[in-house]
Amino acid sequence: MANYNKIPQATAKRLPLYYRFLNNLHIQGKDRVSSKELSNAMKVDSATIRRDFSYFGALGKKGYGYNVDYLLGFFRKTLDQDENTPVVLIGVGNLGTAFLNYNFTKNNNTKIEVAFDADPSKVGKKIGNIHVYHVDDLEEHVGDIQVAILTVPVSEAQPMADRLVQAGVKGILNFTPARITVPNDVRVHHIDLAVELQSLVYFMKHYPLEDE
Ligand SMILES: NC(=O)c1ccc[n+]([C@@H]2O[C@H](COP(=O)([O-])OP(=O)(O)OC[C@H]3O[C@@H](n4cnc5c(N)ncnc54)[C@H](O)[C@@H]3O)[C@@H](O)[C@H]2O)c1
Repeated sequence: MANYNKIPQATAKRLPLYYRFLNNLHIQGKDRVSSKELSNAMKVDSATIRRDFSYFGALGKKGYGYNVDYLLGFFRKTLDQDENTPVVLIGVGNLGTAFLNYNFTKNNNTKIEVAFDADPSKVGKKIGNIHVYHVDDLEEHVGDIQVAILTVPVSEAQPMADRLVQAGVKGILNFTPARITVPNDVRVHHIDLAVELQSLVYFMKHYPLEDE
């Protein structure tokens, strides 16, 4: 099996996407897939897919394609799909409530285990079966959870990030527009929906896709 440490970051970033797509193929009962099919479905060019898959130790055969079960086994191991990763959510407003109801259970094992809000009218409630605690009690309930989703107002992003880091969190998925500062050993991924939308519109305008 390929050595995970050697996989370039750009390839590693596509792993969850590959995993989700191949899992769907598996559910449909497909046991093989070509790089062309993958490329069309995932909008990643087939040369990139072939190079990525060679890092995974998967060599496609001409006229056969890739073995779906082999790839799924590899992705499960590297993405720790066999292990549960508990997640904490801070800010049970519009966005946070939607995430609690969705809760990422469809294809993988990351799950929000506990949520916090500052609004007393939300505290004590269960949303999507997840208990909402007061943020004042964060340290008491966060336990050894290392991953956090931040869906608080922008002004609260940095103070909350500081507290999460203090409580032992090592990864933050930040949905607020704030650029938060954290120590070097903490990873932050920003998801800015406005930027994503602008970028989509820009690409539609300047790089129009053609029907094959
Ligand atoms: N709603 C969207 O579509 C959307 C899209 C992209 C980004 N965002 C960003 O995500 C964040 C949340 O957006 P929203 O629409 O859900 O806002 P919201 O106002 O509906 O929810 C924010 C929640 O955070 C709680 N809160 C405030 N201070 C807190 C604290 N210190 N600790 C814990 N909870 C606290 C509030 O009580 C509220 O329930 C914002 O920063 C927003 O800019 C929202």
